Amino acid sequence: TQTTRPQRMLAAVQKNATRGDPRSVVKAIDQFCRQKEWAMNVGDEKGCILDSVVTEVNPATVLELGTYCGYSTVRIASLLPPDAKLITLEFNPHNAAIARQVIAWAGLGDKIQLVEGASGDWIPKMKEKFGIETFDLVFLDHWKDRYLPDTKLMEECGLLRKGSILLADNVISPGTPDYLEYIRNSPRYKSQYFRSHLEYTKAEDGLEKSVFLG
Ligand SMILES: O=C(NC/C=C/[C@H]1O[C@@H](n2ccc(=O)cc2)[C@H](O)[C@@H]1O)c1cc([N+](=O)[O-])cc(O)c1O
Ligand SMILES: [Mg+2]
Repeated sequence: TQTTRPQRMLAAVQKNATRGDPRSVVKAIDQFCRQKEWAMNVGDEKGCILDSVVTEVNPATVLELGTYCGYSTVRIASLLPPDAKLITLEFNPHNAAIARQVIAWAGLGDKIQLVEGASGDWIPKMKEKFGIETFDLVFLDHWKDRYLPDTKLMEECGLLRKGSILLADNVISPGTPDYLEYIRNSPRYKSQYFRSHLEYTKAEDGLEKSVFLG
């Protein structure tokens, strides 16, 4: 029977990456997406920008919205300090099942908590369920029309502190116009656009990095 693209991506990881070596998992997925099938991972070019932000912030707590197959989850977690925690939200059970196996192959299971469900349902539960006070870094890469409502929800739930960083993928392609308009005009954020390309293509895209000012 027909396999799915996430299943074929996982197969490529299990074939070409070394167990316990997160960077080889990242490389195997990028190779699969360049040589075999495009997929909506943040990718190698924007991934380098993501790496530099993660390294600079050196976060103890990270929230990722939109796990998909776990590419950016593994990429971020591979750079975290020893006791740091990454919580990643995935709505689609099939994607979650694939991501769990990608994360396991990378050997990062103890740093990553994958939670299945909708961001709107889980964001208000972060404190009670996971003992999270605030997030040092949030990576937004889920449904583009959820970036703005979820950012407002994180503010309302007190999950952002002075200095928390929001890093948003796809602000140009596919685009998140309402989020960009809000975050760039809000006195509560200082934003910076990192111009790049849509993963594995020549189209423009970029990451918007925003510091919450409290
Ligand atoms: O549409 C895009 N991303 C949507 C991602 C959605 C992912 O987030 C999950 N989720 C998790 C929690 C939720 O609450 C909701 C969804 C969904 O189950 C899915 O796994 C996209 C599209 C392009 N593109 O070129 O077309 C490029 C990109 O880089 C993209 O990120
Ligand atoms: Mg994306």
